Amino acid sequence: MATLELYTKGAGVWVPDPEAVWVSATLLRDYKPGEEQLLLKLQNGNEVHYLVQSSSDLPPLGNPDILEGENDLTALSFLHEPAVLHNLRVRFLDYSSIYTYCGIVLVAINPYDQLPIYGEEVIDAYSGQDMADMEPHIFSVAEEAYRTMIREERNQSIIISGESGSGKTVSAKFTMRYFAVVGGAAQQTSVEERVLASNPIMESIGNAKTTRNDNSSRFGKYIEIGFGRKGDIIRANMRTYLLEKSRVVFQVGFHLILIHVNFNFMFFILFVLKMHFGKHVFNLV
Ligand SMILES: Nc1ncnc2c1ncn2[C@@H]1O[C@H](COP(=O)(O)OP(=O)(O)OP(=O)(O)O)[C@@H](O)[C@H]1O
Repeated sequence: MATLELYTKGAGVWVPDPEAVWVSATLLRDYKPGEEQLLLKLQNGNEVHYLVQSSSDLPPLGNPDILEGENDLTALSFLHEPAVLHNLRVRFLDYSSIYTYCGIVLVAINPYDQLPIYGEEVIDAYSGQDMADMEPHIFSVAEEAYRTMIREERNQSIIISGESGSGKTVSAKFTMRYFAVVGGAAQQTSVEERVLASNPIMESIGNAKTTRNDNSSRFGKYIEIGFGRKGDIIRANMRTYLLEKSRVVFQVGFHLILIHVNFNFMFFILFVLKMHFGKHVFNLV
């Protein structure tokens, strides 16, 4: 929580805006405890009086310019909703970066565009590197999990969550691809290829078009990937759960028939990739 002494002339703050959600503003004079308004200059040049009935009404403080576009949200001096949204926006628009760390969590923005950041040369660049030394990327999370599994001989799990259409399925596919490339495949047809090849079948049964995603998974997936002692992929197993049964219209034997309709339904889907190493069972979160 920011202290009152920081609300001095020239300090940056964020004020709620009905259209832009938050807009930045600058204090035109010092705030003294007990005062009932702040004099602000908005980014469009307008001067406004901002009502402050108590110190809890003070607007969130802006971060120093030097922290603009930080690749780890935990490095920000002030961490609140406008600071997070602004930083993600700056990284997306000015740095063309869809990924940002928040400690060990990776925040991803769906670019809805094919970006040239998933090639084998990028996988090679992330392979063997420390997460902290590399720009945020889904590959840095995969690498961290993979190395920790090898080093500590413990299962690792990666949890991918987000709202419908945010890119969870795509992220899970890139993660599996990373493991396949850095670990190598034990058989001629890689396990990754076979897991990915099973997707159209799973999706034909469990996916539907919604207002948020043309190909929305209406079920969760739990994918286990087994690794050999050399770190190569030797097996994979996929379990499904939380199928959206409201779409089932009738049942024939063991086949569930689903209707594919436009349906605006918020559904939280969780993908868990679990990695097994040798005989041991490991969890990668
Ligand atoms: N990293 C990415 N790069 C390019 N396009 C992406 C990326 N992530 C997602 N997309 C696009 O967004 C669409 C929706 O992504 P995806 O199906 O992974 O969402 P989801 O979170 O799994 O959604 P749901 O929960 O509805 O199944 C994809 O079909 C793809 O077009």
